[in-house]
Amino acid sequence: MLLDYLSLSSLTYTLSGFAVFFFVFWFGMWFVHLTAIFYSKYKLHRKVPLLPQEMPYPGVTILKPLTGTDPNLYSNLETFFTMSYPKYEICFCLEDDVDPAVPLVEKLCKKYPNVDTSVFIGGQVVGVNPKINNMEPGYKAAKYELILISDSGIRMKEDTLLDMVNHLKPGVGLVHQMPFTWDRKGFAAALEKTYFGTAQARIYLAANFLQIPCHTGMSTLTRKSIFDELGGIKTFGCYLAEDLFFARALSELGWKITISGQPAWQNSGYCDVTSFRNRLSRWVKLRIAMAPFTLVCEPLSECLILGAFASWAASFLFQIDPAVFYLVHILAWFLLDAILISIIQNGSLPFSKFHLIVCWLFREVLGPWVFFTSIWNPVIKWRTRTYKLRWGGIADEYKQYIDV
Ligand SMILES: CCCCCCCC/C=C\CCCCCCCC(=O)N[C@@H](CO)[C@H](O)/C=C/CCCCCCCCCCCCC
Ligand SMILES: O=c1ccn([C@@H]2O[C@H](COP(=O)(O)OP(=O)(O)O[C@H]3OC[C@@H](O)[C@H](O)[C@H]3O)[C@@H](O)[C@H]2O)c(=O)[nH]1
Repeated sequence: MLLDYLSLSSLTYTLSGFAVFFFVFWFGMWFVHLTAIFYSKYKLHRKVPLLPQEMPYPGVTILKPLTGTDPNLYSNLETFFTMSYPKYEICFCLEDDVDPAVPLVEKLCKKYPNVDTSVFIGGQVVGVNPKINNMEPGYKAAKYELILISDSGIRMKEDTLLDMVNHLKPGVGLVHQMPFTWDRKGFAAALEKTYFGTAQARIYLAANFLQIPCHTGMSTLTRKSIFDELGGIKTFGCYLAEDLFFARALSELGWKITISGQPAWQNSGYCDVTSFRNRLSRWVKLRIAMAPFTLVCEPLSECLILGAFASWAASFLFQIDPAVFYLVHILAWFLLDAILISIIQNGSLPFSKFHLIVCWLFREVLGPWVFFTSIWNPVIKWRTRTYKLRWGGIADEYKQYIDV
C-alpha cells in the first residue's frame, strides 16, 4: 500500500516536472516570437544613410565562389555590376575552366568594363570545404580590407552593399544578411519564402538580438585583418559550416556581429521542393554536429510538436481542454509568423493569404519530418561531393559523388 502510494507520488512528481518544463519552454518560444518581431521591426529595411562626405567609403573585395550555373545566375551576377558603391572589386572564383559559369562571367566583365573584376580558376585545396577551396586564390589576391563573401544565388539591390558597409561600425567584425528570398513564382518559391520568413527568421533574429552566434554565410561582410589574424579563410576549410565557426572565432576575439538592414535576396534559378528539402537536411546535420543541444531544442521549438506537449502540460497542470489549447496555440503561432514575414518582406507577399496558410502548414509538417529523417544519416551531399561529419563539425570527404 505504502509502496503503491510512493511510486504513484514519484510518478506524479516526474510528470509534473515534465509538464513544468514544457510550459517554461512554451513561454520561452513566445518570447522568441516577440523578440524576432520587435527586432526585425527595429533592424530591417531602414533607409540607408550616406556616410559623411569627409569619410571616404572603404574599398570592398567581393569574393564570388561559383560552381555550375542556373537560369538566374546571369541576372543575379549582373546586380553586382550595377551597385551604387564607389570602390569595389569582384573576384570570381571558379573550380575549373570548363565550368558553365565561365562564359557568363566573361560576358558580364565585357559588358561592364568599368567594374574592377578578376577571375580565379582552379581554387586551391586547403581543406574539405569546397567553397573555401574555391575562394582561397581570390582571398589571397584581395585588394581591400573589407571582404564580402557572397554566394552564387544572391541578388543585390543598388544600395545593399552600402547598407552592409554602414553596419560595419567600429567594434563590429561581421555584418551578415539574414537569409530571405527574392520574389519568384511557384509553390516551392512560396514555401522557401515562408520558411526563411518565419521558422528560420524567428531563431535567427532572436539569436542575433541576444548576440548568440547564428550566422549563415551566404552574404557576409568582414574585415580581412580578422581573417588574417585567425590564419586566413583556410583555417575554416576543415569545416563544412565554415560560417558558424568563423562567427564563433570572431566573437571570441571580442568582435561584435550584426545583421544588416536588408535580408539576403536568394534567387537561385533552381527552385523545387526536393532541393529545398535536401538543403534543409544538410543544414540540420551541420547544426546537430556543431551544436548538439539542437537535437532536443530544435524539434521542441517546432509549432506542432511544442503545441502537443504544451497542451498535455496545460491539461495536466490546469485541467484545460487540450484540443482547444492546441488549436489556439497553432492559431496564435501562425498569426505571429504572419506578422514576422510581412515585416521581413516589407511589402505585399507575392502570393495570397491562402497560399501563405498552405505553405506555412506544409512547412510546419516538413520541418520535423526533415529533422527526424536527417538525424539517422550523417552523410552530407553538397553539390557534386559527399561528406561525413564528425561530432564537433569537422568534415571528411566521403567519396566523389557523380550526380548533382
Ligand atoms: C526557449 C528557447 C528555445 C530556443 C530553441 C532554439 C533551437 C534551435 C532551433 C533551430 C535552429 C535554427 C537555426 C537558424 C539558422 C540556421 C541555418 C543554418 O543551419 N545554417 C548553417 C549553414 O549555413 C550554418 O552553418 C549554421 C548556423 C547556425 C547554427 C546555430 C544553431 C544554434 C542557434 C541557437 C539559437 C538560440 C536562440 C535562443 C533564443 C532564446
Ligand atoms: O562544391 C562547391 C559547393 C558550393 N560552392 C559555392 O558555395 C556557395 C554556397 O553553395 P550552395 O548555394 O550550394 O549552398 P548553401 O546555400 O546551402 O550554402 C550555405 O550553407 C553552407 C555554408 O557553408 C555556406 O557558407 C552557406 O552559404 C555557392 O556560391 C557555391 O557556388 C562551391 O564553390 N563549390
